[in-house]
Amino acid sequence: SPTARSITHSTLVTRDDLLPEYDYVIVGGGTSGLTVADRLTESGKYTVLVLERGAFQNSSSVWTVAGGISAFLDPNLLFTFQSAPQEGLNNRSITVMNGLLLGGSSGVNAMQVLRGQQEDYDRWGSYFGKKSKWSWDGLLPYFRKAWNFHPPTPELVSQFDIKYDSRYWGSTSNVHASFPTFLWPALKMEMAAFGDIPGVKYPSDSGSGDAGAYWHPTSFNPTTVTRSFARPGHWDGIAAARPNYHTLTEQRVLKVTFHGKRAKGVVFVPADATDQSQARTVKAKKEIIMAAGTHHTPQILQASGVGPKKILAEAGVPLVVDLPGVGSNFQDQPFNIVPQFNYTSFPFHPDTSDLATNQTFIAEAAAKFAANRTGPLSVAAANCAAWLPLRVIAPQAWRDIAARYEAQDPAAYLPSGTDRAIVAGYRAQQKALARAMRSKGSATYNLILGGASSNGAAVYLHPCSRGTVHINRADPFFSPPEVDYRALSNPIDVDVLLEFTPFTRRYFTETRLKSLNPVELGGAGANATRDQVEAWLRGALIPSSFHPVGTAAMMPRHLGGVVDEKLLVYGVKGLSVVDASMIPDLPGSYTQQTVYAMAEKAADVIKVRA
Ligand SMILES: Cc1cc2nc3c(=O)[nH]c(=O)nc-3n(C[C@H](O)[C@H](O)[C@H](O)COP(=O)(O)OP(=O)(O)OC[C@H]3O[C@@H](n4cnc5c(N)ncnc54)[C@H](O)[C@@H]3O)c2cc1C
Repeated sequence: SPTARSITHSTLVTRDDLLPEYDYVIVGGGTSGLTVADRLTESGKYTVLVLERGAFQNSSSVWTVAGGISAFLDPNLLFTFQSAPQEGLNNRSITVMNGLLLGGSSGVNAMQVLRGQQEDYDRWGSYFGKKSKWSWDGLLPYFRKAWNFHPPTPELVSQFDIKYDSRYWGSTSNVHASFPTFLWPALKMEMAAFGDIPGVKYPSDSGSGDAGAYWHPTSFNPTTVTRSFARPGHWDGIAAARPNYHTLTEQRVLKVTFHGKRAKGVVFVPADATDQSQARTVKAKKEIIMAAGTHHTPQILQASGVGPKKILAEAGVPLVVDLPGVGSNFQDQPFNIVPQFNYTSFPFHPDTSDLATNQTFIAEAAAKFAANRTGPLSVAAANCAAWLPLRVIAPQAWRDIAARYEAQDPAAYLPSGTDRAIVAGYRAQQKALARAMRSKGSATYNLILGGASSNGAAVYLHPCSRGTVHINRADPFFSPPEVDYRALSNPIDVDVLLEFTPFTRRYFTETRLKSLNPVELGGAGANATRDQVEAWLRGALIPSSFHPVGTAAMMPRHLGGVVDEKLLVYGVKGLSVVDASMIPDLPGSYTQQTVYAMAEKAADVIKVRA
């Protein structure tokens, strides 16, 4: 069984085994942290310590592929806390969540492997100018390095008209992107129905960097059909074979220490500590690498004196460098934003409901999986979806929305008193994102297809609102960070989202899907006014689909950035960021594939200056 894999715990050091100093100390053993640690230790030239707050976890909920959410349902694997009340959402608070285990969020995510559009990656580089290597061309080799692609079976390819092109993928990584051996029959028609809508394209591969409707792999190992994540991909067996690689789990990093402006070490306590009595320091000769994720990297930086002067003063944290961008520019992708559509004539069998209630089907699926790890239990959350440009989903409104967004005063909807550099950075994003709104190559609307008789899960890919993540000023070290999505604070988000409902209705009721007699449920109702839809959105929208980015953005310092193109934190020496917090604005996709690729590139960038 996958849970009985022989994994040696000897690679986990104890507090007593620690060296006083390593070349690199990596804060956070998650998706990016373990990727970078693997690459930095492979030559044997450098010593590396990974400090991870979560534990080494090996329960079946980590490994299970079927359904895609068994890890997400296991509270032992998650760190959760409440966001600030959201003014734009009737003052609701939202549960903030990320992976808390060796392997980080890659160990709990829904395993959907998706790449953004070429324009996303080019946009990030554009903040530095035309020559930046943070671009689609600059990242494509790292997408290949990061992922080992296993194509769908020829049977599924012909049965479902799946398009794929292995040239966008690699074959060497221990992180796997695989297709299940079974797909729900209704998906074929649902995919084809997008062809009934003018402007929707079918790209040659999910990794081609185009907008459109496509099939995509999921992150599991095709041999064992168990979750593939950063720990089996970049740690199991690897750390054991490298004496220069130490990993210490269940330790919480509180802060980075400095000699002058040079980052020298990190202070950490056991994960369950509630005060600093057991605090220890470990030093880094070359660099401290932040990989604690979008919510915690800014918390640790601010608690270390790297952040907005005013907040640090209020928290009583001595200032090392005034860097207003730390914790600003926070973004995530909202969901629960369209009504549901239930088909009342549904000729497809089996469908997902069989896996929930049909005991014969459940027993057959279990037997098939036990026999050769095939069948419905090799399906994670989803394997096809549409990623559509604003101009496709809102053919009447997109020009006007983009023009109004571009004309906005950039400071108007940021928190009052926002630093000028951050306003300037938002202005740069606003121009670039207005271009994306007009582009055929940039997706803003995502509809996930389930192959079930009930459908309607959409994600808003490029919200215009910007939130914040700050230390708790009364308790910077031990309280969770204060996460404020500021959802719907920019009214353009409401304008865009108001287009999502009619488009979703159009997809279900005006394409070939009409023959399935879909009935609209939830939402504000089929005859609702725009005001009623907006009121429904404010009551229903969840501002996170677990794709947080942006709180230590890779942007020029005069644009509110926190790290430069070499991922070094401005104003100090020996401190870098490699996790999703460095992504300047959201890609038109979910984030794990991009995080792995950026971490691969980050490792090369760090090695160059070693
Ligand atoms: C529930 C869920 C579902 C998702 N589904 C998908 C999906 O289907 N497809 C997709 O593309 N993306 C998905 N994502 C997003 C994707 O997994 C993340 O973008 C990515 O894993 C982030 O990687 P990271 O390295 O930035 O952070 P993480 O992988 O979260 O790593 C951060 C690590 O730092 C540790 N840490 C935090 N604070 C401290 C501290 N003080 N001291 C020491 N260690 C610390 C954490 O425990 C964690 O292990 C999902 C995420 C979640 C949470």
